[in-house]
Amino acid sequence: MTRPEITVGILALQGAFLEHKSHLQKAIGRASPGSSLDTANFEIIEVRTPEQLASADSLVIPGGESTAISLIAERTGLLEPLRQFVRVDRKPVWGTCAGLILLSDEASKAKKGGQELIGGLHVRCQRNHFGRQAESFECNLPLPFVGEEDHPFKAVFIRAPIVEKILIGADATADVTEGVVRAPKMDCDLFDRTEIEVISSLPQTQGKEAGDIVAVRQGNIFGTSFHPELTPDVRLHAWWLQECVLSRSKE
Ligand SMILES: NC(=O)CC[C@H](N)C(=O)O
Repeated sequence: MTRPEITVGILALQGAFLEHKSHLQKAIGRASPGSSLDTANFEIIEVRTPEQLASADSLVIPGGESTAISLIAERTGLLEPLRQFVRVDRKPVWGTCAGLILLSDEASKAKKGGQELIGGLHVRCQRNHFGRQAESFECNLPLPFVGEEDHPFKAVFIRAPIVEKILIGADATADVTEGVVRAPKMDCDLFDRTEIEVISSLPQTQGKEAGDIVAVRQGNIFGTSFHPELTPDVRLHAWWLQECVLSRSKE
């Protein structure tokens, strides 16, 4: 019996898409024999066209430069299909760093006129929260759900955003703030009251204020401020495939 294939796409317009591809392949290759990750039949593809996106069951949007990714997506006719994929079809999506910015309904410190958002995550993220490239840092992030609690997850933050506001609630649209770019509203949003889970906040580290939200999940949309594909650790990729891609594809 051939197992059904699950196609995992990686948006490959700009940024760290090759690193995500290799992490997903390693996470699958290292799955314990007989586990659902091991026995599933995955295909990992790079996505550059609407046709490739249509063949994907789930998608990773990598870190890089969100303005560049959104510009290329617009020019290649991918922006609207991406909005459809995430917000209407609600297929599992994971955005890291620039990917998190693109998936947010609102972004502050964003380039007005130079930045289109895909939207879907009812949050406002703040771009470049920690400052410039030189202010990049690494820290041990508590992510107990990836297993091995005594083996902390090293998170790499490069000109990273944070989630500065959760937008579900009474004041979601009341607050019109300068310097904020918004994803266009879609009819499907009216019915969406899926809770946002805060998955991880920054611990006290290197003089940074503790508590900044750096990982969130809202239904099928998962977003992280950091770059899990830039360390050798593949646990978060394995978790995403297991919890967000495989469990959803069974529904
Ligand atoms: N490492 C990253 O993805 C950086 C994101 C970048 N600051 C942006 O706004 O797109």
